[in-house]
Formats: sequence, structure tokens, C-alpha cells
Amino acid sequence: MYAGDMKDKIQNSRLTLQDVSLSFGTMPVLQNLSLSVNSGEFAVIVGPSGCGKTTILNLLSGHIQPGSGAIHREGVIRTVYQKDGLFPWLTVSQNISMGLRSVSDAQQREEELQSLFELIHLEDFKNHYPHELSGGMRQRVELARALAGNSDILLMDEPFSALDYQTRLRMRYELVRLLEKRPRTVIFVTHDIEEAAQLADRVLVLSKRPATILKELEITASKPRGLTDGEVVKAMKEILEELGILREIVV
Ligand SMILES: Nc1ncnc2c1ncn2[C@@H]1O[C@H](COP(=O)(O)OP(=O)(O)OP(=O)(O)O)[C@@H](O)[C@H]1O
Repeated sequence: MYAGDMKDKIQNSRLTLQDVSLSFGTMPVLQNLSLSVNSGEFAVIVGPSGCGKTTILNLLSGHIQPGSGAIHREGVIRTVYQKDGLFPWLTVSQNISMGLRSVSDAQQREEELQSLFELIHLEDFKNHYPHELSGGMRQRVELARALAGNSDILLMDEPFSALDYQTRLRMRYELVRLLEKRPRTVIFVTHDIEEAAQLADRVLVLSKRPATILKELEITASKPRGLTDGEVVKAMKEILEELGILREIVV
């Protein structure tokens, strides 16, 4: 699937959890949780540590099954995690090609690979191995692999949290730029309130475990958003308030 067709195809990528409950042993992690992510939407999930954010992504990807409730998914899902998911024994080019296995035509695969390299500006590193790249470069390769071929939905679990602050800021802009070229439906988990406010169309603020949605915050400002843009600062304040963090710091 190529950029031109993507806007149409993305119309069909929806994700829904309906009344989902899940326990690990006797510990309830999710209780009657419902949420829905629209085609082309960038939804960010924030919430206290251990409240069930990764569990929600695992349910959405189909890695685990709910105890009760329904999950509805339409579209090809790719995941990007915090931990470097590249195969260390494969070159950058071979790693990205893993995302192109469904493209059967060799020439089409080669063209797509070339276009992905141009997109992430790493043409000179095709034959390098992951350990020869910086952390930010490795995450760009991860993004290229996730955006390769016919994916529709990206599930991203704290993808930038292992990077230094400046690289994280750059990666936010990079992600916005890449999604402009290759639109996807995104569900993005983060602890970083700035990141949420700069990237999200909608922020879902979760409660402590068992997680419920405390607040849904729509952010309509155009992207890329600056860190000190009015809407970004306002959203950060609202998220912090909802999480009870602003109150704790002030007290
Ligand atoms: N496979 C599992 N078996 C047992 N317990 C689990 C399993 N996976 C997660 N848990 C527990 O479920 C709860 C939710 O975990 P989860 O990883 O979804 O939280 P999280 O919100 O993503 O946390 P963090 O923000 O710290 O990454 C935690 O208490 C965790 O210990």
C-alpha cells in the first residue's frame, strides 16, 4: 500500500474495546473498560505506572485475550516498543525489509525500501548494523519498518522513552512528519505529558488499576506543535491536574 492509497485505506482502520475486563490471577487490571480509536486518529494513553496501559496495547494487538468483553480491530497492526526491536544480526536494510514481507513483487519491494530510506534520511546507513547507529537513528529505522508496506495501525509503547531529551524532542517532530507522508491510526502509550500534548489528537487519561478512563481530552491544534504553544501548555496542565500530579507538586 502506498501513500496515495493510504488515505482511503485508513478509513477502514478502527480499534474498539467494549466492556473489557481482565485479571492476572486474582488481580483485576481492567474492569469494564470501553474505548474506541477512529481511523487516522492519534490517540495517546497516559496513566499511573502499572495501571494497565501496556495490557491495553497487548489486547488491541491480539497478544492476549480479555477475560470478558469484545475487541474489534480492522486493519494491519504493527507495534513499536521502547526496547530496541531491531534484529542485531541484520543490516538496517534487512531489518526494514522485514516489514515488506507481504510485498511479493521484488521490484515493488525495492522501490518501497528506497522510498522508506529517503523518508527517514538514512540512505547512507543501509548496510550498517543496528549497533553502529545512535539510539535516535535506531528508532527511525523502527519507524520505517512499522510504516513499511500495508500497515494501517501503529501501537506504540513508550517508543522514545529510552532516548535522551533532545533526541526525544526531535523524534516527536520526526513522527509527525512521517505520519504526514504515511498516515496511520496510532495508539501511543507514554508517561511523558509533553509528548502527549504535542502529538495527540485525543489523550485518554487512565486511573489507577483497575484502569478506567478519567478524562478524554481533544487537542485540535495543528501539528507539529511547539512545546510552549498555548494549546500544548493548556493540555499539559489539564493532564497533570487529572493525574493529581499538579496538586501533589503544589502541596
Ligand atoms: N503477564 C502478566 N502476568 C501477571 N501480571 C501482569 C502481566 N502483565 C502485566 N501484569 C501486571 O498487570 C498490571 C498492569 O501492567 P501494565 O504493564 O499493563 O501496566 P502499565 O500501565 O503499562 O505500566 P507502566 O506504566 O509501569 O509501564 C501490573 O500490575 C503488572 O504487574
